[in-house]
Amino acid sequence: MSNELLSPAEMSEADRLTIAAGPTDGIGLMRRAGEAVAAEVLKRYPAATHVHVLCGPGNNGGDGYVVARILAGSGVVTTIWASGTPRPESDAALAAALCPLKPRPLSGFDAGAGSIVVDALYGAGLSKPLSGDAAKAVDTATALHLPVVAVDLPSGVSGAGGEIMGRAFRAEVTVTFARKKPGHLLLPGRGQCGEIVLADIGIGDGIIAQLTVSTFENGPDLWLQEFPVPAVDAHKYKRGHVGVFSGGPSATGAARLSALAAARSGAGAVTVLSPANAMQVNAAHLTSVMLRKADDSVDIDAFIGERRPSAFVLGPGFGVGERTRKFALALLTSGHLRDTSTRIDGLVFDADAITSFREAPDVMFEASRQPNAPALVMTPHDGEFARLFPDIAGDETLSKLAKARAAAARANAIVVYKGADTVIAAPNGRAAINANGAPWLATAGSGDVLSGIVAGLLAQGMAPFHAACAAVWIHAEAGRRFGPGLIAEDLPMAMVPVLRELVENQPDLR
Ligand SMILES: NC(=O)C1=CN([C@@H]2O[C@H](COP(=O)(O)OP(=O)(O)OC[C@H]3O[C@@H](n4cnc5c(N)ncnc54)[C@H](OP(=O)(O)O)[C@@H]3O)[C@@H](O)[C@H]2O)[C@@H](O)CC1
Ligand SMILES: [K+]
Repeated sequence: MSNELLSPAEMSEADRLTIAAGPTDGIGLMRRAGEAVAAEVLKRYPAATHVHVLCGPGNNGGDGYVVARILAGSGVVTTIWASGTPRPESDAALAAALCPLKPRPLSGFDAGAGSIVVDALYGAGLSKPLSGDAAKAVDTATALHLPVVAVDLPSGVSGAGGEIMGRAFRAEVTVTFARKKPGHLLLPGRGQCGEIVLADIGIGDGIIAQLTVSTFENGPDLWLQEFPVPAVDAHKYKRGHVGVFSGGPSATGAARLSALAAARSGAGAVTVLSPANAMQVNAAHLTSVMLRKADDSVDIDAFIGERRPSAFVLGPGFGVGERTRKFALALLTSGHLRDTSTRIDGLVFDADAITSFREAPDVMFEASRQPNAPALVMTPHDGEFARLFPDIAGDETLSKLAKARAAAARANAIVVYKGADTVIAAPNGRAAINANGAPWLATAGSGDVLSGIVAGLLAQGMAPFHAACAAVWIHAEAGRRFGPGLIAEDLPMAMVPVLRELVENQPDLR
């Protein structure tokens, strides 16, 4: 698997383990890193008149000295602008000593038209906001519209969380090593990286396997093995049954979008659970999706007992308030009433089901912590996240990744923290960052569809973390491929070619 995302600490551990295992040493890794960057510069900018390599005092700068040596040796006009000097006897000092070019101080950095910048100021070791000469260099490169090739990360972008510290370069290409880092995928960092090139510098898969990595780039590699494909003798109820709660007569559309998405994602049966006064409106719009009255917890219990649903969606269009809390708690506590044959595999709480607990989130968290509670997946956007986890949301020291993890642990739920850089986190600390989205997905009802896909996959027996990851990826992929003009109604149909490819690529079916 190469979808692991390494924190700066994990990357430095990978570095250490590789050197300890031999035969590659520190300068060997640095040489390969510099060679990979120089190769990208030569390949992408063959007409560059002048390459300016900005070198910091650490190993990121060390990579820069290697790049400068190779470019100069290839006949490219190259200037090094250095900030500080490498620590004596460090790998960076050795790389600087092997480079025949005399560095100029970064304070004087200037460049003419047609120049390229290689940003090797700070990478994994960024420890404070960019200021002084480094900040001025960012401004100069930006003002002159110079193409920037970043080494490992654009300087100023945190590798751990994607935050911009003070200022950051906006690169056309970022060459990183061994594995991507969370900061390459989380916003705003992702927007500063340009195209990301992953270079092999000799840190083997075996080394990565020795780390206990818990952060991944979301994609089929993470969950395809588990993706549900109906057996030859599939019966509709063996493919799972999803219940979706509808709002009142003037708020039924969200539930139907969710229901349709659950059906398209492969659930064998889907029922919209409607208040009595909205039955007619729902009936007028449903065909293959079933309809049943659910006005209170007695109705819910009867439905569970008779129809054995395996997953529910609560929230889209449902309304905020006491009734929503009651329904949510009835679902969360339904487990102890039943034997295992009628156990619910999972619940998806979205929108109003989240907001309804803003005054007393602990009531929900407590219920989801009970031993018989069904697995819970929550899908908050920024506003909903802040309602349920105000202290976590307001903690400026935490990245989106850290916030999602903290929320998942507190709520004992899979938290799908939505946005252009959706993070999916599990209570055990596993997390995935999604990067295949597109702005077309920011449209009314899009989240209702996502909830339905999660429930559809849960109902088919997919483990909750993987169900949530797969749903986010499929939803994003469908939206990205559809492109301009997308509305939420299009998404269930737009999923079909994506699902087809997943099924055709399923390892067991090949
Ligand atoms: N690990 C690996 O496998 C491999 C890693 N490799 C490369 O090493 C890079 C990591 O190197 P690194 O750890 O030396 O950190 P790096 O980014 O050079 O910065 C540290 C220096 O900068 C300083 N400093 C930081 N922020 C600052 C600021 N805002 N303003 C001013 N100063 C600031 C900081 O100062 P301090 O925090 O100590 O005060 C320290 O002196 C990695 O990104 C990759 O390119 C490759 O060679 C191949 C193998
Ligand atoms: K850099």
